Amino acid sequence: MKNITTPTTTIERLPLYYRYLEKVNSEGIEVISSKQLGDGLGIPSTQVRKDLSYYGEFGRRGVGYEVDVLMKNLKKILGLNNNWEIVLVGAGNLGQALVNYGGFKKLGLNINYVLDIAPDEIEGNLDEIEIYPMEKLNEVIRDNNIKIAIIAVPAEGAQEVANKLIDSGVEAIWNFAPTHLKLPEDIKVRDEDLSIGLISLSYYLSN
Ligand SMILES: NC(=O)c1ccc[n+]([C@@H]2O[C@H](COP(=O)([O-])OP(=O)(O)OC[C@H]3O[C@@H](n4cnc5c(N)ncnc54)[C@H](O)[C@@H]3O)[C@@H](O)[C@H]2O)c1
Repeated sequence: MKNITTPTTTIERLPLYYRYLEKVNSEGIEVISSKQLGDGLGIPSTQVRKDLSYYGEFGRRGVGYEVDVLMKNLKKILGLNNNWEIVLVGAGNLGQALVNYGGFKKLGLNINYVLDIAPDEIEGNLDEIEIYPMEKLNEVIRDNNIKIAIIAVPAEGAQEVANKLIDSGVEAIWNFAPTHLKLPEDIKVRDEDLSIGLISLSYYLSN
């Protein structure tokens, strides 16, 4: 697999390809061309071919890609075969929404462990999942060999939470707190800010 120099933009399109293939697969489509795949996602077919070529020769000229074969390969490339156990810190409004979203589990991304600074005060609909106090963080992460964590706590507490996660063995963080985390270089961090999308729409309507 020659993904060492794969551009980030390509890596970020892979989940889109995977999701679209899942959709066409469920519709019984067995073969798809790069044009059909690109058209479905608003991506030029040349880009689709280039993106996939970083990982091997999956298609046949003039025929296209076998949907199940490409899906299987992308699943492996994306690491979704790992069936990740994921920890979430901060069981408030956002945390609960993430835990309750069924789409992650279907992808093998299991948010099965939730921690909060005040587990007894949590109101909402996380009835079927235990909320651990922060004192259990190290134990939960080590016992379950957890490598991926989600931070959904207020910005003030996020850095400290991140430090504890890393000290316990976490290697990748999906951070929803609106703050820049200072972390070792080998830790993968993905900052998420939904407001950017909405603000950009406001910008376009205002200019
Ligand atoms: N990125 C986005 O698009 C987006 C969208 C919504 C919210 N947010 C951010 O996500 C975070 C959570 O938002 P919310 O609306 O769910 O807040 P919330 O107040 O409903 O929930 C926060 C939860 O974190 C817990 N908590 C606080 N400090 C903690 C700590 N140090 N350790 C462990 N748990 C702690 C609280 O007990 C609470 O249960 C905030 O930082 C918010 O700004 C981001």
